[in-house]
Amino acid sequence: MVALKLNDIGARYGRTQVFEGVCTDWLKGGELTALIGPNAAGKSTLFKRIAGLLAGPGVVQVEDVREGHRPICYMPQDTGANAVLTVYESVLLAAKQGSGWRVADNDLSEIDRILSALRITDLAFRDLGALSGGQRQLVAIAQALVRKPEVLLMDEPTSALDLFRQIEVLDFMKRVAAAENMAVLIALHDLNHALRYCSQAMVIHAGRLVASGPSAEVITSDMLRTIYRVDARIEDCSQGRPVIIVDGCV
Ligand SMILES: Nc1ncnc2c1ncn2[C@@H]1O[C@H](COP(=O)(O)OP(=O)(O)OP(=O)(O)O)[C@@H](O)[C@H]1O
Repeated sequence: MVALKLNDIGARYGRTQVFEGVCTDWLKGGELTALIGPNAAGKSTLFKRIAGLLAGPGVVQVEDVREGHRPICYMPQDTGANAVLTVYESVLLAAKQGSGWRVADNDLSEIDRILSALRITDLAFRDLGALSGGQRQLVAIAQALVRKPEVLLMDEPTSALDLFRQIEVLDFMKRVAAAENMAVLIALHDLNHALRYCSQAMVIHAGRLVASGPSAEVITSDMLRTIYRVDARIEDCSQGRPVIIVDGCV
């Protein structure tokens, strides 16, 4: 099973240090890990550093990558599309990128399967540029999944989705991670989603990874107060799940 470990990694833009000294234990495939932190904390930058899109100190280790799979795929926050492609062409392009351009039957059936699982088959022959923000976000998820990554970094993948789609996508990603033994890191602002769908959470703040571990141990009223400057209680709902109830700003 794939495993990812961050060893003392850092990143900067020019002279501005975004974070440094980020270390983790082995993050295993099969589960969702939430990457949380306030605006501008460095979540996207950490993803770019892990994906190798930004250079910096430290080492990103990925072990046990299976043949035919990509080690790491980064799904950016901004899914704006300028390309003049249909949805189907864009997903096919993502599937074939870096692996030769011969298209086999199973490439096409895999695309059909993923579009159907995300319930966007009806968009297949629409132009990317003519989609809504939420539709583009669903296509970006399809483009990421068709690449068969072992480690998938999803930057706020549900930010443009309605509530039904948010839940559907996070449920789906949880099942995909378990079925494919994929390690999925998801940057999230909705901390109730992080509590509900992600078994692990990592908090980035003021240039450091300040906490990591089981979500229910990381997302506490203390953390919400000190990092998010919000007064909140975490209580079990009638179904026994922990839920954040916000009382106000600190
Ligand atoms: N290309 C860039 N050049 C210079 N500074 C950048 C660049 N991209 C991001 N930054 C800065 O790096 C810091 C971290 O940004 P980043 O996008 O990683 O934060 P984030 O946690 O993903 O934020 P948000 O929750 O608002 O999306 C911010 O101060 C931001 O202004």
